[in-house]
This record gives sequence, C-alpha cells and structure tokens, in this order.
Amino acid sequence: MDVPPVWLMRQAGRYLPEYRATRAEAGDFLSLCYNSELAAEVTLQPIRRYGFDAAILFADILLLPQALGAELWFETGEGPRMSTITGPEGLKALKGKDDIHDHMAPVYETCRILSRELPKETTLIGFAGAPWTVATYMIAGRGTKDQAPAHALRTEDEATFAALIDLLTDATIEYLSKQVEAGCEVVKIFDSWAGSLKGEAFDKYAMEPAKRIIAEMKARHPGLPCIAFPREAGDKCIGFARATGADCVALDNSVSAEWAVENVQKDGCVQGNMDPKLMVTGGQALIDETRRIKEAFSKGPHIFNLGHGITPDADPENVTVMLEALRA
Ligand SMILES: Cc1c2[nH]c(c1CCC(=O)O)Cc1[nH]c(c(CCC(=O)O)c1C)Cc1[nH]c(c(CCC(=O)O)c1C)Cc1[nH]c(c(C)c1CCC(=O)O)C2
Repeated sequence: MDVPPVWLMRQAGRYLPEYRATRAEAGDFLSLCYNSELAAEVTLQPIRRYGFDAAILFADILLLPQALGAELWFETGEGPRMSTITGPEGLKALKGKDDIHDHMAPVYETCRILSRELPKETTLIGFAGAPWTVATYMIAGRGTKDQAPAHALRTEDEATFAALIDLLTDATIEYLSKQVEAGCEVVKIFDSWAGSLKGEAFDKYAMEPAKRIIAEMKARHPGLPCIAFPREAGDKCIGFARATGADCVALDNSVSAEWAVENVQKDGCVQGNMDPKLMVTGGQALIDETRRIKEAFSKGPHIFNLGHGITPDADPENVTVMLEALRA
C-alpha cells in the first residue's frame, strides 16, 4: 500500500515544548504571528522533529480582519476577541481589499524565509479563513458555539452581511495571491463553521465565496492546488470539489472514512480525518486507527491528517507513533 503524504493541522502549536519556548520569546501569540523570523522558526519545528511532507505557514485566520482595520486580541485561556460589526457603519469603517499589504508584510516575509529554509521535498501551504468563518468572528467579536450573531445579521440585514462576505472574499484573494508570490505552493481555505450554514445559505455563503476565491487564484496562478475545509458540512461535502473547483476536500472526523470514500473521494483528493483525541490518548487505538484510515482511503488520492487541529494536551510522542504506523 502506498504511504500517503501527511501533515497535521496546528502541527506548530502548544503541544510542542519548543513552540512554547519560542512563543514566550515572542511575548504573545499575535507578536509571534507578526515576527517573521520566529513565525518561520515555529513553522519549521514540527518539520525538523517529524519530517512531515508539508509545512503550513504560521499565522492565523483572524489576521486578515485585523489588516482590514478590526481590533483583535487574545484573552489568555479563552480565545480571540475582536471589535464587532453590527450594521452598515461597522462595515464602512473597514479598509479596502488592497489596503491590507503593509499590515501583512511580516506574514509575506515569513513565507519567503520558509521557501528558502524548508527542505525541497516539503510543500509550503499558505492559508486563509473562509469568508463565512472569518465573518462569524468579526460580527460576534469572539468565537461562538452556534454563530448566532452572524446568522442574525444574515437574516436581519442581509445587504450588510453580503457586502462583508464580498469584501472578505476579495481581500482573501489579494492576501492568498501575495502568499503564493512569496513562495507558498498550495493554499488552504479554512471554513471551520461551514456546518452551521444550511440549505441555500450554504450555497451562497460557503460554496460561492470558495468558488470565487479558487477560480481567481487559479486564473492568477495556473496549476495552484487549492484545499477547501468545509468543516462539519456533512452531506454538503458531496460535490463540493466540483462545485468550487477545489483540488482537495479536507474532512473533519464527523464523517466516516467509508462514507467519504464513496461520496467525496470519488471526485478527487481528500484530506483527513483522524480524531485529534487519539493524539492525546495514544496506545494501540492510535495505531489501529491510523492503519484503518490509511487503508480505507488507499484506492484514491489521500493526504493523511486529523479531522481538526492537534490540541495542546496531545503527547508529542504520539505523533511519532502515528507516523511509524502510517509509514510502515
Ligand atoms: C477558527 C480558526 C482560528 N484560527 C484558525 C482557525 C481555523 C481552523 C480551526 O478551526 O482551528 C486557523 C489557524 N490558526 C493557526 C494556524 C496555523 C497553521 C497550523 O498550524 O495549522 C491556522 C491555520 C495558529 C494558531 N491559532 C491559535 C493558536 C494557539 C495560540 C497560542 O496560544 O499559542 C495557534 C497555534 C489561536 C486561535 N486562533 C483562532 C482561535 C479560535 C484560537 C484560540 C483557540 C486556541 O487557543 O487553540 C481562530
């Protein structure tokens, strides 16, 4: 059986002691994101330790709204906090799609350092949040369980909501294009809250923006591979690649590998989808599940990954155990 390429979402992160040391040197998470040398260093750490096939740029999906003028900070132990957009005035106060690049210059510099320093065989992945997911944070000012404030704006003032999605779509294209010009070889669009859009709203606000971003990225950068991650979209993953032009659909662990083979992998490459908890609990279950997922997806194109990011309580040794089981 062929060994699939492998990398992990959040592979640079708090479960690694060397990440925690570099983050302490930077001061805090956002300072780390904007310190090109240190952001490149934490991107490289899991590559040195594990030899993953891909490195993902170290940054965050919420840097883009910050570049557009939103306030952003992280509350220790809680997560991101932002200024809120509740109506047309909030939207009007934002900058234009082309006004983000001075703010993002350190991120582009991180890409340039990485494209010099990564081993030739390691693919550099750039990324952005999908417009819907980024909008949920900009509207609520924080992470929410059910994205209720964003759904409320969508139904109560759809003109403002749709204009925000359009701005984010356009700005994401400019942002990702610069990442590619600076050396990223693949781009990934994270739609972490895609699952809370239903029916026509999913088509309009998850599928359409992804389609527009991917079409423009491919027009500007012919042949650029694009990964889409419509997290917890379930049945909506069926046909998602064809509808959006994505070359690969990243799967969360709410769908079974067997279901995904029949319904999603038949159209092209899939990425995923081991439960991140196994990186905490380890043991024989981790080895068995690694082999089971590898085997299940072995008849078609597959990139091994988790269904969501590796968590801070993961044991770094379990990553080695997984890699040995996968590469055996
Ligand atoms: C929703 C979202 C965010 N950021 C991201 C998403 C989409 C994917 C997902 O669903 O996880 C994406 C992201 N965030 C980060 C990356 C870097 C690349 C990677 O290693 O995958 C990527 C691709 C670094 C990060 N982004 C964050 C960390 C932890 C920062 C730290 O305290 O050191 C990292 C490594 C912080 C962050 N950033 C965000 C939240 C909600 C949090 C707090 C939760 C947490 O602490 O884990 C917003």
